[in-house]
Amino acid sequence: FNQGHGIIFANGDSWKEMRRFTLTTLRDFGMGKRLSEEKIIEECHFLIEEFEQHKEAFDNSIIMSYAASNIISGIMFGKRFEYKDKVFQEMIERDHETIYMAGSVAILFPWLGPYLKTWRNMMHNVDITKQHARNIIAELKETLNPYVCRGFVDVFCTRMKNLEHEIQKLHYHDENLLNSVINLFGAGTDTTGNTLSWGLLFMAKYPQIQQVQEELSRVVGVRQVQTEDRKNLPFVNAVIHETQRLSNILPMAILHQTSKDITFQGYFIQKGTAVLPLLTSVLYDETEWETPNTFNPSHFLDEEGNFVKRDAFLPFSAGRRVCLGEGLARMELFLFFTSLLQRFRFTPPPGISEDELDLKPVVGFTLRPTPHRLCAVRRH
Ligand code: HEM
Repeated sequence: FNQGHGIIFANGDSWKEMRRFTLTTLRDFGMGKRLSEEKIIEECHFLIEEFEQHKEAFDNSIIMSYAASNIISGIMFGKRFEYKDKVFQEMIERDHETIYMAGSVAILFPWLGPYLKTWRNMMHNVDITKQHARNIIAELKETLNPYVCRGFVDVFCTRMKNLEHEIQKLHYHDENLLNSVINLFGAGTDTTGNTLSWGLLFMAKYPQIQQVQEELSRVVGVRQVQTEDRKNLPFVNAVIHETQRLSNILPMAILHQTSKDITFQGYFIQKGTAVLPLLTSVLYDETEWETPNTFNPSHFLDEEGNFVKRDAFLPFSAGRRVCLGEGLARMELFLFFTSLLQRFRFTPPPGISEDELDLKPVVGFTLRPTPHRLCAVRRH
């Protein structure tokens, strides 16, 4: 894919350095804190404006990805894109397509890969995405100002310029920058966007769960929801967790490789063996969840209606490779979801019943909802 550069497909010292650098930089730019909260709230306004323009049923999935993408773009490039921007639209659609193709047989059995059309198409897509990212990075490099730091790319470029130790020069180079940017853009867009789209689909399918709105009206009213409201919104919180559990967006997490011979639960696994952590096995575990195959927010509520954490809730995976954007993603899911539900009720298009809304996913590298349309009906 990218010869081990960047974060997702990197290993060893380079991965360690890039992961550490990315986490520190994301935190400096407010991941999980006030700064990203402000960015997300600003984006909520654009999202609501966009939803309001649709007087009839529409497919919200690509719009949700635009919103999610603008958050990670803001952190990386210091700017958001207009939803009408053709280049931005193409970037997201290409990303969608690449992630879909990445789940196909050609990728899961890579030795067949080069002979298959899907593989060639995907690599073609990756090349165009790289070129777009190169253009954005080049523009940022040209306008780099040591006194104004716009985002991740500026921090990386400044570090590249100022490196003194040979050992660091090994890691801070253009290929690592390019691939980290592509990884963050891809990881930060599709996952969050699709989860939000699943959330709205569940709302339309199970109108009784729009009890979310009753809780929002009672606790928050019409003012802007803030992250700190979450602790007073146990039902909303449970619905978001249940959405993540049931939508099972990354069923196989990301392909890894054992770095040494190991015996795990009595099985010997040789160094270099490909390992796929099957998140489905824990998110749908019959011994952990009362009704593993149905949407049931009570999985995250006690008898008094308080929110309860569950150990088997692992949509971000676990361990050293756990999702690096978890804090940001959780904040986005909460603020986008609540801001939309404060203003809109989601229903199937006229003539279609709730039962007819299809929950079968489109299977790619991620599980996304089958293309569908919903009405966003203004509540006030
Ligand atoms: C609902 C949203 C999200 C979900 C469900 C999710 C889930 C995951 C999962 C399951 C992994 C693989 C962990 C493993 O390999 O075992 C992962 C990795 C990763 N995620 Fe996320 N993610 C989300 C949002 C984000 C966001 C917003 C970002 C951007 C900051 C992000 C950045 C990454 C990166 C860079 C990795 C690779 C980490 C590494 O290999 O060290 N993710 N994510």
